[in-house]
Amino acid sequence: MERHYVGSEIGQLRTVLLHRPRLSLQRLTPSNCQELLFDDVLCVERAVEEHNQFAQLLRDQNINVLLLSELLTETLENPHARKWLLEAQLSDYRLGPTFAQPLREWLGEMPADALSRYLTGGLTWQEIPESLILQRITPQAHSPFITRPLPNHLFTRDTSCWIYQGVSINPMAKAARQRETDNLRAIYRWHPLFQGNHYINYYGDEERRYDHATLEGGDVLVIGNGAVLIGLSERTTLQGVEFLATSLFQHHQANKIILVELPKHRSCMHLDTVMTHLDHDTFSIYPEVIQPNMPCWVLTPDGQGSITHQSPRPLVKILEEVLAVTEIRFITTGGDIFESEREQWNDANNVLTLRPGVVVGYDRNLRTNEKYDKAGITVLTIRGDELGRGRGGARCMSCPIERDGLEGNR
Ligand SMILES: NC(=[NH2+])NCCC[C@H](N)C(=O)O
Repeated sequence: MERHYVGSEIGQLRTVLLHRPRLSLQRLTPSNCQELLFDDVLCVERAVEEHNQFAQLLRDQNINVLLLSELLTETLENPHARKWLLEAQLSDYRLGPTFAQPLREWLGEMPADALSRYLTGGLTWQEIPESLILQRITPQAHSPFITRPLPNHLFTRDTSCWIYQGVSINPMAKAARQRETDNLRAIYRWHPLFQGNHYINYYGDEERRYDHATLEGGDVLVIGNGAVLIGLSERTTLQGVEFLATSLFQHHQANKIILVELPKHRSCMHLDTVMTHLDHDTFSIYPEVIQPNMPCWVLTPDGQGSITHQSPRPLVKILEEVLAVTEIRFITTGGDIFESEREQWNDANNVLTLRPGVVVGYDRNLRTNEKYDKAGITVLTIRGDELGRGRGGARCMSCPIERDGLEGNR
């Protein structure tokens, strides 16, 4: 049976979920990219090449790489999954019953790989038969899309995140990303890889409106030793964290949630854009946003199935305690104030740790990579000139599903 467990941020990475987008990126244009949370349009061929290079680097390090489109295609072979997902993504409420029903029937007949492509890449009016268009009561379409593309599936870190022995399937904050969660729910509910009771579903897999209780994996750092560091960001709210924390405590998977308050800005939309864990005692931080002494709240179990909190203490003290190290090293973004702002924007701090002291990052972040190198951290570089336009680096483009704990235990 598969072992799904993420014991830390830095232990040996064993299995990771990536998404190599194509159709969704082909559909990004100057007029829709901002709304779809990209800062520019991309050269798609090069983006795909960069992504292949990233996946290959991980495979060369003996890491098992799963691809979201493949899992989704396999999931859609199951008729229950197919029916559920079509209803979730193309509901009567979204499209109106007179059009939605025949559209779902038409899509329902499609081979799984073609359907998977539309469910991630979006569906346009031009792609459906004329006879279906005629079934619409109002024929005037204001957008080329029936369903918009989901280019941010690229950032698999955010939509679901594994914490110790379970997963949170996250209610996303931005409308442009909310349908990603449906695809992930279908995968976790029906794909053979995730069948059985070997992991916990902490949060986010219910048929409800999560309203303000949103949470995204880029804000969640699995520190190890029962601690989780969570950013209260533009995307992750205290409401969302309360639910996740309660579930983690009730399942005895964590005993400390450390909260880092972040400015609500796009440049630091998630905690992992300004802080990542590189080695047992080493973190990368963007000092404009993260200071070692910033006061942080800690949530703990109250002993009766709920949560309580301790008064704020300096981040560095809490980390030293939970990691049981005498001194934490913080490596700040490299260069002068201009260079470091530019490198942070290009995800210099958003590296993916493969094992203690070995990380993957974009080659363009020269100053920061130099500092990592001097500090004894090995940076395996990838090109990200195109991928980076989506505002995410190696950490956000990966969702670890199997990773050792701090002691190397699995
Ligand atoms: N974990 C992360 N830092 N993810 C980056 C996500 C970027 C994506 N374009 C968004 O705005 O949602």
